[in-house]
Amino acid sequence: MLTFAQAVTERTRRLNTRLCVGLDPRRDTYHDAAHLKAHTLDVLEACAPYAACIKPQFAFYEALGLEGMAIMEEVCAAARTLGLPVLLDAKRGDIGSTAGAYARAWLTGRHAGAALTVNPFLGFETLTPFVDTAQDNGGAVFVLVKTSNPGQADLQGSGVSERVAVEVARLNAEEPDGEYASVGAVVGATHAADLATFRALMPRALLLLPGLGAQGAAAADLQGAFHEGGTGALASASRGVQYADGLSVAASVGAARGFRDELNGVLA
Ligand SMILES: O=C(O)c1cc(=O)[nH]c(=O)n1[C@@H]1O[C@H](COP(=O)(O)O)[C@@H](O)[C@H]1O
Repeated sequence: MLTFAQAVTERTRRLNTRLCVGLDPRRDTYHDAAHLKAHTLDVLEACAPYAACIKPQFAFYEALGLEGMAIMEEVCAAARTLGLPVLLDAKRGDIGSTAGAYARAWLTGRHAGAALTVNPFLGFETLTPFVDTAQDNGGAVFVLVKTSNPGQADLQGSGVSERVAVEVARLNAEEPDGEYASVGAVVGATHAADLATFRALMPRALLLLPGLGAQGAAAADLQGAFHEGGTGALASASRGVQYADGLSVAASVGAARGFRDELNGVLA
C-alpha cells in the first residue's frame, strides 16, 4: 500500500492535479442531514478526477452530532473506494498520552493511510505520538505552521512559525530519501510572500495550502510552495468548490477543474 505522501504524489503526477478538495458541508444549506450527505457524496464523486486528495473538516460533521460523524465516515469510505487519499482536518493536539489516543482514533484501523492536521501549541514532544502512529500506518500528519487567517500573527509571528517549520524538517530528516516524508505542514495560501521561505525550510514536507478561493488566495500566488516539476504542495479550497454556485454539482466540477488548470498554468 502506498503511504499518504506517495499516494498524493502519484495522483499529482498521473492526473496532473495539485488540488485538495475540502468537503465542509454547512447544515443550514440543506433540507436535512440526508440531503447534506447526498450532496457531499455527489460533489466528492464528481470532483474526484480533479483532486489529489480530499479534506473533510471535522467541525461541519461534528455539528450534526453522531449522525454527522457517521456521514463523515461514509465520505471517507467513499473516497477510499475512489482511490482518493483522505486528509482529516481535525487540528488535534494535547498532552502526549491524550495525543496517542487521538492518533489511534484517526490514523489507524479504517483510517490507516490517512493524514491528520495537528496543532503544535502544546510543544514539540506532543507531536511524537501522531508522527509515530502515522509512520507505523502509512499515514501522515500536517502540522500547523502558519495558518491562513489574519489573526495568526497574534501568536505565530516573531519567528514562531519558522521554529515550527524547523521542527517539521527535523522530524522528516530520518525518513527515506527521494520522497516526501510523513510530516507535512499547513501554510496558508494567503501568505504568498512567505511560501518560498517555508518551502526551503521544510524540503521534504508536503505543504497544505488552505485559503484558495473563499479566503482570497489565487493560484497565481502559490508558485513558491512547489518544487520544480510541480510537486510538494496541495492547494485547498472548500467553499469555493462545494458551493461554487449554490448546490450545483456541475458548478463544483467546473470550479475544481478551474482551480486545477489555474495551478497547472502557474507551474507550467
Ligand atoms: O488546516 C486547514 O485545512 C486550515 C488551516 C488554515 O490555516 N486555514 C484554513 O482555512 N484551514 C481549513 O481549510 C478550510 C478552508 O475553507 P474555505 O475557506 O471554504 O476554502 C476550512 O476547512 C478550514 O478549517
